Amino acid sequence: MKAENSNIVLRTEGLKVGYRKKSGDLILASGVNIDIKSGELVAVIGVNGAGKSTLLKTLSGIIQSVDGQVFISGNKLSKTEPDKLSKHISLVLTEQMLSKNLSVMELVALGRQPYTNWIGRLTKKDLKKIMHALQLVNIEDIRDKKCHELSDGQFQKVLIARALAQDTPLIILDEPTTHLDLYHKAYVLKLLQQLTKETGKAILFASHEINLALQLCDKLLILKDRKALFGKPAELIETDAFKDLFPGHLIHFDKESSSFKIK
Ligand SMILES: Nc1ncnc2c1ncn2[C@@H]1O[C@H](COP(=O)(O)OP(=O)(O)OP(=O)(O)O)[C@@H](O)[C@H]1O
Repeated sequence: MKAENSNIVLRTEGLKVGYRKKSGDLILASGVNIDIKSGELVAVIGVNGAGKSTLLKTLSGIIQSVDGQVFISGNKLSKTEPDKLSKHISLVLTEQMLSKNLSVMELVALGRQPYTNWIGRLTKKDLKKIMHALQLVNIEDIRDKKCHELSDGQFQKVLIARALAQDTPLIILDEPTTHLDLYHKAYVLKLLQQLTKETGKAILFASHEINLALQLCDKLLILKDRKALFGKPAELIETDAFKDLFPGHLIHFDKESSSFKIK
């Protein structure tokens, strides 16, 4: 790999995302060509059903692409063993079945699974990583609480801490701000932005918070009309990428304020 590309943690080439079906393939996005570097915060946006979750699952190897390639830190995703992959990508999915009976500390410790031995014994290094993750998201004070005692906002921070404890170059989150109020939506996305800059990790997340993403992200991936538009917020605004994202009779994109407005 060329030296100038050595900090690319995720790259796709002609990726086609969707579901193969006997009755005919469902193609959600074609020609997805993206590259995400260390320290970048990137949001995937698009209307309900555009394929955001499907894309994230494809990028993390949960489902197969219909066509094209995904490269994780320069290695083909299709050729990467699951145990190696878990040292490159941490995933925070909305439908994850996690026991809320665990304490905060126990749940964050699950992030160390790719590194622990078969009985899951934590070493000093694991404990250090766990404590550091708790510190980074500022939840040391609730470390002994049970997860079912937490608010949605606190629980989201715990999931982010678990991903940080996994200590991978790339973190992928599906809708990390669902169920949060406006303050906590902004808080969590700002936290993700800070984490990319402090830790050098790349963070990719799907979100409906387009106005916030426009202010906080280094790059955006817009899924629209089965195509993928990728670039810096200013570039995408300049090329009118947001123009027809929603039916125009109700919402329009105001270029001057770089935000969506209700008509
Ligand atoms: N396992 C599956 N098999 C076939 N089709 C699926 C499957 N999962 C999702 N779909 C379809 O793929 C399309 C995109 O779904 P997806 O969940 O990726 O969209 P999304 O952009 O994340 O939506 P939302 O914003 O509502 O969460 C939808 O039409 C959905 O019905």
